[in-house]
Amino acid sequence: MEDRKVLLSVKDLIVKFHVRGRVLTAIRGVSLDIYENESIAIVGESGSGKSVFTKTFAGMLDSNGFIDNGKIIFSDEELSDTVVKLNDNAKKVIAENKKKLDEYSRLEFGADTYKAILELESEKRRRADLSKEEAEAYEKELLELKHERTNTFNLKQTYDPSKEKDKIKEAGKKISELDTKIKAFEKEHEQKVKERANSLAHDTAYNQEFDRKMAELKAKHAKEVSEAISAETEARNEILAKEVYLSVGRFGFRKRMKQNNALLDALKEAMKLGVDLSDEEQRNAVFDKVTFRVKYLDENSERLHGICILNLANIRDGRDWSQIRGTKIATVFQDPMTSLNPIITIGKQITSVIMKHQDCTENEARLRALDLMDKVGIPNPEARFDDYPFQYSGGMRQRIVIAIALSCQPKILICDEPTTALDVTIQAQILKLLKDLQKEFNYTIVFITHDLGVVANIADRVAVLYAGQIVEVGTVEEVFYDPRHPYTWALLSSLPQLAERNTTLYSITGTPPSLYNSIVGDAFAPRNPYCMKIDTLEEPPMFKVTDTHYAKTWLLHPDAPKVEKPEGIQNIHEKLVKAFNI
Ligand SMILES: Nc1ncnc2c1ncn2[C@@H]1O[C@H](COP(=O)(O)OP(=O)(O)OP(=O)(O)O)[C@@H](O)[C@H]1O
Repeated sequence: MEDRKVLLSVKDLIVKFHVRGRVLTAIRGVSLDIYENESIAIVGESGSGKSVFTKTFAGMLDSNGFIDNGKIIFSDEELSDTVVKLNDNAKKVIAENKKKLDEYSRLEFGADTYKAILELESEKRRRADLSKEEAEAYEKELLELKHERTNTFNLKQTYDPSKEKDKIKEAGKKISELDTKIKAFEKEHEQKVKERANSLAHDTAYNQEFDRKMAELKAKHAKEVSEAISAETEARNEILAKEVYLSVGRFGFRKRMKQNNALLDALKEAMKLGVDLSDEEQRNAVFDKVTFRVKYLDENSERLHGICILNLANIRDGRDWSQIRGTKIATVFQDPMTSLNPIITIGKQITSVIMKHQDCTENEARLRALDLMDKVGIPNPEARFDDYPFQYSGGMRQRIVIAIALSCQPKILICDEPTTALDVTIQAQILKLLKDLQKEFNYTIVFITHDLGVVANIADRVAVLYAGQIVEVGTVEEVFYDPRHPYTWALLSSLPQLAERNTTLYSITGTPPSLYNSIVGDAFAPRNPYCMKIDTLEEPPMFKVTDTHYAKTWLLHPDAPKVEKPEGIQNIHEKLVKAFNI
């Protein structure tokens, strides 16, 4: 597995949603490498974040969702290979970029002093203002009050005016009390802020000392940044200037120049702060603030050539998504009717997707569509081409959705519970189809399911998600035969296929934590029969079991007591072979 190419690398991903004035954290620091041509299953209970995780890299995050942190690097050669023409205008812009970068580079000599100036200023601001804790406590309490008001108001709307007058009156009274409380609370806060600022303005001794220190630092900085830069820095800037131009090359003239200047500003800021621009990671991060970095590779007299570091977490231009969503990363959802238009014929729906993304005539698209229909197992495609979705069975409709998803030859096919709505026999056929077509189309399957039974049939690897975090990841054999996380134990124990006859089926007690609050310790602790004190205090790291197997549980700490897995999943090898043939 390790020598396979990483196609998608997710690092420290945090995804949040705005929900009626509150923030829900659905993905909490997920890192995962997905390899070319593999089949990986993401499993977990409802609400664990399976769909949000995949939607984030498929460019389908709901509009109230946002990426709060993290990187999603997509290594697709076709998209990444970048060439821009080296005409007179390009040469002129690059030369100007280089000149500016050389000028900014002198700021690197004064970085430490500049940071000291910033620190001095922020210390003064801190004195004049409330502390971070005070400000956070205020925001939190205000939000709680506002939330209580909204809830009371919503509740009031549900009462029947003809029968529940008293309740309406009582709710109305509570709302006006809350309004008064909110106003008073805001006023008190305003007053406190004013007083803090006032007292600093009158602190003469402090202000004199501040001015003295600031003048000293500024003089030192001015001296430092007047030095001449080295030949090495000039050479680095030469490449940087070209990378800036390469990185903005895909935009039209106006946007290109705007982004070119924005990148120069970002680099200037980075130099001021002493960011090490020779370090690849740090250089990527600076470019990421504006646009994808295109790393310089080589050039000839006519063109510059580079490779784009595609960070999907950083897509700001909707047009960039259109080159990826549905084309490079396609999704098959649970209910085929949500993906198909009921009033357009099947043939038209496939050909329109082909024509949208590929340069071909209607006739060519028809031939390709028929071929795809044949490949996904539609008998007699010619005869079914002009049928409407309702004339197809559920399984056949899902085959059509797969055909549409494959029409652009995606690199990644996300299958979001694609067989849950189908009966068991059809389910097995669709899984087999997805596996068989993978050999021909060479895509990577990311399979979302809450059913570990399905995983055994489709995946090479499994990632177990719990409350927005990956708690265990490994090959199917590792996770099934040698599971290490108590949550995986619970999932396996509740598999009906492994249950002994005449025994009650195990079910996980309790519910996952609320994703609105921050979670202290191990998120699974309250439901974990093996919970230790440390689980309630500190979040466990990912412990390595083998090169391919990791689990996020304190039970893997060398000092942890040895515990026995639940009885039902001890020696499950034989049961698994019997149930799933793995
Ligand atoms: N648009 C949204 N706004 C607010 N919260 C959302 C939104 N989309 C998802 N969530 C929340 O994010 C969390 C993860 O949801 P997600 O759909 O990824 O779960 P899942 O593991 O796929 O579960 P299921 O199998 O039920 O779909 C849930 O708490 C869900 O309520």
